[in-house]
Amino acid sequence: MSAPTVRVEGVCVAYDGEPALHDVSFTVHPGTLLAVTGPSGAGKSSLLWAICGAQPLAAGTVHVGDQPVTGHEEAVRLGVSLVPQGNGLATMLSAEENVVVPLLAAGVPAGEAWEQAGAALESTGLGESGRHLVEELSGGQQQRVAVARALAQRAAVILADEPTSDVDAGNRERVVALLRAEARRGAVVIMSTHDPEAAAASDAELALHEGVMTVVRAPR
Ligand SMILES: Nc1ncnc2c1ncn2[C@@H]1O[C@H](COP(=O)(O)OP(=O)(O)OP(=O)(O)O)[C@@H](O)[C@H]1O
Repeated sequence: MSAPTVRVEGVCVAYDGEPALHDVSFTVHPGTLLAVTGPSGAGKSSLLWAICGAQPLAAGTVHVGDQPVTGHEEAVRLGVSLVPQGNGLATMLSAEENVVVPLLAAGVPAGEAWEQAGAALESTGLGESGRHLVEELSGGQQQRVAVARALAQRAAVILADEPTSDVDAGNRERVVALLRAEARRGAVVIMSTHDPEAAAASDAELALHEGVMTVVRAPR
């Protein structure tokens, strides 16, 4: 698979005129797991939402390959998948239904979609829990279902917003290893995190502080 490069150039985000991101620029090539770190309120979620076209920009541009991201639908069409903070799952559906629905919506044939969903849940250690309703799962298990949903989509660009905040130590390593594996298969993976170990396991690190970005380890 050949995923596109993600280019963020001069991105500013503001809420009611209050700046949350100031002139953020970086480029991430396929095959890279990039960590975005910084304290609570630093702008990490705002950056991921801006990249996936779900947050209007006050200034700047985001390109996936040579295509500008003009909105969320366009970002999805370009292969961008977001694992939102708080997981964004449908609690009244089972874990496997949550994973399979976006695949069916994307036109993957049913047999293949269920197979991909099962394999993705298995890889996150939730093979036994596929039939459980999401509301019956723990917060950490729900977070892993959200990761499985992104993995199953085999997205070109995966944006994971604090994907290990609720999971225990063993599963934290598993989730980071899975995201690394996605990068190794050629995806661009951008993960926001408070976890120094997850950041250390990444190929590159950018830090945000009050919306201003500094390069800790530059993406290659
Ligand atoms: N919908 C919103 N309306 C108004 N202000 C917002 C909104 N979303 C975020 N903000 C503000 O923008 C700033 C950055 O928030 P953001 O959620 O991007 O930070 P974060 O680094 O992801 O924080 P956390 O680690 O707590 O998730 C904060 O000051 C926050 O209060």
